[in-house]
Amino acid sequence: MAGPAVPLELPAIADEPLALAWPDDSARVLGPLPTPAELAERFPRGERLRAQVTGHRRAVREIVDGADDRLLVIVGPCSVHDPDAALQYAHELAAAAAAHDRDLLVVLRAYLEKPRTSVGWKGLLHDPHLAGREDLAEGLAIGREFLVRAANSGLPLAYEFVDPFLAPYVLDLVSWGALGARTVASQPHRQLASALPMPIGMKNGVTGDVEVAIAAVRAARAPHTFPALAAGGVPSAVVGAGNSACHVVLRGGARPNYDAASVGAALDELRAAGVGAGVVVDASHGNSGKDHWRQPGVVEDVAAQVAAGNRGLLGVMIESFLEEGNQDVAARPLRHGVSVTDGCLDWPTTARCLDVLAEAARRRRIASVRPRTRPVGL
Ligand SMILES: O=C[C@H](O)[C@H](O)COP(=O)(O)O
Ligand SMILES: C=C(OP(=O)(O)O)C(=O)O
Repeated sequence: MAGPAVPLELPAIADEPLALAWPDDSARVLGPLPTPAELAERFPRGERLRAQVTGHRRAVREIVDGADDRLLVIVGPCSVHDPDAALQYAHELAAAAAAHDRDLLVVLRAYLEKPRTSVGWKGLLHDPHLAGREDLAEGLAIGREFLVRAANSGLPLAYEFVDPFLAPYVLDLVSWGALGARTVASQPHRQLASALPMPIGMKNGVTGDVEVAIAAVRAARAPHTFPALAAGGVPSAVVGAGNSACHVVLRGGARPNYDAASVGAALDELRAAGVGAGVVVDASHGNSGKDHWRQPGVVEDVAAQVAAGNRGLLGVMIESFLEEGNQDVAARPLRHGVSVTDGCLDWPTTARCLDVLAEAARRRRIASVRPRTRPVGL
């Protein structure tokens, strides 16, 4: 039998409410952040961008649902570290996107948070001055201002939701979202995805496990209740209705998985699980062994599968910036337009990849309307 209840000895916290949540011996409270509403008021989306984002999300969803036969191309820097250079890139990309509009829906990677395998620069929101020092308040302001300016290029924006807490600060500007290979198994991330108003790509796991991505799609398609900040900053219980436009992104792992056999196997698994019939292929990461020069080869292979009529291929992701390669985030001076995280393709090579993908989408369209057998009597 249990003895008498031992009274809990609580420290005197009445006038130090933070001490209960974040005791000084293990954490330090740096200071308050703006609420999502305060940040949005400072860098508003405005009516024109609201309508633009709504239209872009619908367009992405139509590709995911198979109602639009264009290819979705999510392309841009691994991370945004220099907003001016990223906007210069967006300007080039917007012109190419307009030229390929009939065949491709081009979405700009506008990634402001980076998931790290262990430690490293965590992105513009965390360390906007690349100074090796956290400044979330400044990062949120610089990051949101960038997203508004990038959206003004007319391009849809892609974003990896790394920290669920930060999502309400940026999500109104995002038209395609991702859960990355390092967070796709996380319940808080899947709950967030269930409440997000844009299609979400679920990456396969870092080792190449596709099942974890399929499980994430299933989880995010269901409704969930979870804790999150409301716009005004009040911690709230939020109900996600379930996101029907979630899909799998094949990014490779221990070995690549962009080849026809791997794509076919993933599509079979998706159909068996009853969660859609399409995948996006990431040409970078595990599919390029982190060698950016292997991305065009992946793009060529996927384009050949598309041109051969594979309707299960929804699109491609490419890591690309103004200049090829990458550099150490601590290097000074930093080279303009060069990634500080994963290596990227340069702009001319990227433009050729877009041409290849547009041609593949056209050939798939022609193949789908061409009669398969000669009509009787001719
Ligand atoms: O996409 C970028 C990186 O692959 C990801 O952030 C992990 O990087 P890391 O393994 O260098 O930490
Ligand atoms: C981190 C990324 O990818 P992954 O989760 O596939 O490693 C990314 O796309 O930036």
